[in-house]
Formats: sequence, structure tokens, C-alpha cells
Amino acid sequence: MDRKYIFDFDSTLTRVEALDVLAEITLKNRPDREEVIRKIQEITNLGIDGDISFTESLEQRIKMLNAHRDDLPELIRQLRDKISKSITSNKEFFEKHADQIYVISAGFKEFIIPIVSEYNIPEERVYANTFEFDQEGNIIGFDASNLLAQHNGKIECLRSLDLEGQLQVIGDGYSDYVMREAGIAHKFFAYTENVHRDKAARHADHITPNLDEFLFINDLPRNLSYPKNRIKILLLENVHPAAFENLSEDGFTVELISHSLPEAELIEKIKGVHVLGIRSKTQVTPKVLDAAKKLMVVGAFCIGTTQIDLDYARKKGVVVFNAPYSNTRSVVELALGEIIMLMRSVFPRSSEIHRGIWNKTAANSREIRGKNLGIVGYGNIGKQLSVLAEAMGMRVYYYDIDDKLALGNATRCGSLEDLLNVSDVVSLHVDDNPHNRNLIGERELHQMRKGSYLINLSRGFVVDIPALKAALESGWLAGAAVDVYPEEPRSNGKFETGLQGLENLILTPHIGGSTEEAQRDIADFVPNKIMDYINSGSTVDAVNFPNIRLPKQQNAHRFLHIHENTPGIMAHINEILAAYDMNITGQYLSTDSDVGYVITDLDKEYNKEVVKALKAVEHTIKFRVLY
Ligand SMILES: NC(=O)c1ccc[n+]([C@@H]2O[C@H](COP(=O)([O-])OP(=O)(O)OC[C@H]3O[C@@H](n4cnc5c(N)ncnc54)[C@H](O)[C@@H]3O)[C@@H](O)[C@H]2O)c1
Ligand SMILES: O=C(O)CC[C@@H](O)C(=O)O
Repeated sequence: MDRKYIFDFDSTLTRVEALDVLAEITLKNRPDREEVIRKIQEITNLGIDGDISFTESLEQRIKMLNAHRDDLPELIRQLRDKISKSITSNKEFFEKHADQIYVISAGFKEFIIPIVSEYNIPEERVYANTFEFDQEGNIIGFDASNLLAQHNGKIECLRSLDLEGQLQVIGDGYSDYVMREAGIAHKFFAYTENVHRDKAARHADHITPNLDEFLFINDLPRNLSYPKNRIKILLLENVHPAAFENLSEDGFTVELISHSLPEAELIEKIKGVHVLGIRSKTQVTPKVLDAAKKLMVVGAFCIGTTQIDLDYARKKGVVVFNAPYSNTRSVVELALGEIIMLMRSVFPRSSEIHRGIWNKTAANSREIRGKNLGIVGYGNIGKQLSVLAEAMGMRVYYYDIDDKLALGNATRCGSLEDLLNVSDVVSLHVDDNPHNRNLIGERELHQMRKGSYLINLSRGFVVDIPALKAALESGWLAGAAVDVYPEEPRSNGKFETGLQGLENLILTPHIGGSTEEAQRDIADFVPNKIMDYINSGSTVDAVNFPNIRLPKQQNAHRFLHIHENTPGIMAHINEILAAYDMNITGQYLSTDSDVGYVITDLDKEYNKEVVKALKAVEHTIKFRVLY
């Protein structure tokens, strides 16, 4: 079909309104600068939305600008850096369709032409206003006879061009829409990459959050095979708002829900979701994964991943990432604080005084200096606790099922029993492997010293709760701190545990990793992994998937193929690529016992049939054309 594409300039091809930028330049040294700029922006918006006549808006702004011809090179320099992101990444479209592209703008040719000429749009297809200068070069007005200086000038301008074919207008403002309303253009695309104007969006045939979406709808050549705004991300469990910002800024469509969802609700919700973000409460079960036909990635915004069926996810081609270190320090600081609070009996003294009892006593109050700390699980958290506790004067013992290098003066114990026998305080930091269920039961509690303390900030199921209760009630243990429970609620509210009401027992609601710092760090770490995978195919640090680190390619196509790891499958894939005469510029393969992940970079236009053929390869789990 013969089509013509009519682009607006300000806030469409560029991220800004050029006259606002000019104002920033010309008013740089004025004390009332902020106020004048605000006023100019207000007038710009009134003009764009059609609330005052365009000529009036232009006249008022030019007067306030106080600009000179010499300001224009700086304006052009700044505009070059402010081309809309998806316009820059789709330069190829402008090159290939140059003959069909027009710019109709109420801006000024003096700055539009130098910018769009770099996108292959020649001067003769730019329709815009021109400035009027006085003899000293001051900008004193504009050519008022130009159609584009007048109210609804875009309509008259487009009419006068008398173009053939289907005319599609792409712009952010109501003044772009009116060309469609007047029946001269056939379609209006409200362009919202830089600004969302309700009035334009309400009337649009399509809302297009970026050029990728526009090109996708029209099946035109584009940088991304699938626009990012079509990728839906669901973030559960109150993840830090920065995660939402990071992912939305990259162009994805993100929905936030503050709590976790039970299986049945998640099964419904996940049907159209491509990326799921969770913390420790959401169970990603086989049933959920079966319903998640579009799911590509699960991001665990925490350390633990046993809430996700990792094996099943891998078999479904769903990659899982977590944040292995972001909250390590937060857990360690809480553990240290609790060791001190327990050994000084701070909580009993505090609750007494809340009840009006003054009980100044040194009974059951000891320093941590010189005491034995036993760390079970000498991983990221265990090791960091070892260093800090030793710095505070404790003697550190540790036990781990794996061989672990002792840090500082820590002493390795050959068995859990040895560690329990020797410790004044035992702190649990084992991973969330189901084999660790009831690792500390009645027998182990009695292997601990009488009058010692237990801290559990790992997982609730690691400690047998009735046995712990009995050990505290009998006085065998002098105190404990518990942050995690075998059953935890999905959202904040009522909670019951058999441990409530016991003396010198600190209970916290799974907040070991809940600090501003940790959550902020996770909100960068996990979205970066998600974006790397979606944008480039990289699976570095995935917890359930063959790891591949990839360079981003320019001027190439990238195919991602996830398949069951069966003999001959790679040969089959490459036979298909050869049959379609594809030139492979790079191929990366990583496999584990079940799954193979191969990425192929190709250097030329491809026949769409090759995609069908690759998808049809037996044992294919997922296939994606990245760009
Ligand atoms: N309370 C919270 O908010 C919070 C925050 C972060 C992490 N965690 C939990 O803390 C735990 C530790 O986290 P990490 O980052 O240090 O994990 P990690 O994987 O780095 O370390 C765990 C260590 O435990 C060892 N281990 C496993 N089973 C063991 C056993 N039976 N006996 C002895 N050693 C054993 C492993 O070999 C490993 O060295 C995890 O369970 C994690 O989910 C809780
Ligand atoms: O913050 C959470 O929801 C979980 C914290 C912790 O248990 C983890 O696994 O990182």
C-alpha cells in the first residue's frame, strides 16, 4: 500500500519542545528565568492542546524568548542530543522509507532541517515556520503568512500538499490529530514516548508509546522485532518503586501489586505476563508455569528461590534470576544487633518498663566480647557475620556442609554437633534447601549449651518450632531471635505462632533483608538482569539456566532458541539456517542435562519462513527473534 508518514517534530521526533530549550539558552542569566520558562511552557501547552490560537501562542513565546540568530547553533547542538530514543534506534526506517516521510511542524525550519536531514529527510519535505530577524540578528517574529503560523495551519498545509496514498500522522498534540479529524489524513497515531497528552490520546486511532510500536503495527523495518511496551511485567509483593521506574523507563509495561497472589489468582493473572517479579511469598508452581504461556523470566527480588519450581521453569524455557548479595549486609547487622539484645536481656527489661516496672539488674546480662558464636551455614551471610562478630571481640566457630575457607580467626567445626556443643550463641544461615527442614530439632537444641541462645534468620522450616518453644520454656535456652516461620502470611495483618508470649524471645516478621538499602539495591540488580536477558539474551547469573554472556550486536539479527537437550538438535538448527542461506556471524551455545540455549547472530535480511522452520524444530521449547 502506498503510504505517507507525516511526522510532527517537537516532543515527537525530539524529546522536547525546541522553543523551551531555546528559552533555557537565551534566559540563562536572567534572575526571573524559572518563572519565564514556566510561563513559556504553559503557553506552549495551551497552543498544543488548542486552548488558545496557535498564532497567539507563538507570538507570545517569541516575545518572551529574547533570542538571537547566534543562539541557534547551540539549540541545534542540544536538540541533537534530545532525539527521541526509539527514533534514534530506528534510523534504518527513515533511511529505507525516506521518500514517504514528511515533517509538518509548527516549529521552525531553522532548527528542524539540520536535525532531520541526519535522518535522511530532505529540506523540501519539511513544512514548518521561519523566523524573522532584525538587522542585528535578533529574532523578532515569524513569517505570519506561512500556513503553519496560523490556527489549524497543519490541516491547510497537508491539504495543499495533495498527497496520494494512505496518510498516517504521527504526533503528540491535538493539532496533529485535527488533520485526521478534518478528513485529510487517514490515521492518527498519538505519540506518547515523551509526553502523554490526554486530548490527543483520546482521539487517536492508535496510541504509540514509541516508534517501535508504530513500526510493529505497520509491519515496517524496525530495530526490535517485538516492541518493549508490549512486554508485560507483573511485580508482586511490594518490591521497591525503583524497580518499577527502572523497567518502565526501559519501555516495558509494568503493573505493581503490593501483596503476593494465591495460586488460583496468579494462574489467571499470569496468562498475558512476560516477566514476573516476586519476593519470598509467591509460589511459582508447575500449575502457574503451565498457565504462563508467555512467561520468559521470573525475577526473585530476594535471595531465596525455593518458592519457584526452578526445574520445571527451566524445562518450560523460563529463566529465573535472584539478588544473591543485595540484602546480605542487612541480615548480618540484624543478627549482630540481636546477639547483643539477647545477651543483655534488653527485651525483658524493655517490656517490664513498658508495664511500669523498674528492674535495674545485671542478672542474665553479659557482654558479647569473648563469647563463642557458632555460625551454621558459612555462605555469603555466614561469612560476613563471621568478620563483623570477630571485629566485636567474639570467638567465631562455623559449620558448613561444604569446605569453606575460614575468614580471620574463625574455627571450622567438623560436625553440627561439635559446633552446637561449643557455642554461646548459634546463628543459622543455611540455604533454603528443603533438606534443611527441622535441621534444628529437640536433639540439636539439647546439644546446645544450657543457657545459650539461638538465632534464626534463614528459613522458618529449618527449626522445629514446638521443640524450640519447649527449650525456651524449660529454660534450656536463655533466649532466641526468630525472623522466619514455617508458614508466613501473604500480606501484612494478623499472624499467629506458637512462640508468642515467651520470655527473652525476639520475634520479627521476616525483615532480615527489609532495609531501604537492600531493597533499593535489589531494585537495580534484578531489573538489570531481566533487561539484559530480554534485550540481549544474556543469562549471566540465572539460577536455573545455562549461563551465556553476550555482546550486543549492531546491524545484525539475533535468534534465541531454547530446546530440550537431545542429540542432533544443533545440527538440525544449522541445517535450517543453511537451507535459508543465512550468514551466521556468531553462535553461542550453553547446555545443561535437560536444556540447550543457543543464540545465533545473522548478518542479513531474513526470510520470515526461516522463523517458522526454526519454531517447528522438534524439541523446541521457546524461540524468539530479538532484533
Ligand atoms: N531473614 C531474611 O530476610 C533473609 C534475608 C536474606 C537471606 N535469608 C536466608 O538466609 C540464608 C543464607 O543466605 P546466604 O545468602 O548466606 O546463602 P548462601 O547460599 O550464600 O549460604 C548458605 C550456606 O549454607 C550452607 N549449608 C546448606 N545447608 C547446610 C547444612 N545443613 N549445614 C551446614 N551448612 C549448610 C551452604 O553450603 C552455604 O555455604 C538463606 O536461607 C536465605 O534465604 C533470609
Ligand atoms: O524480602 C523478602 O521477601 C525475602 C528476604 C529473604 O528471605 C531472601 O530470601 O532474600
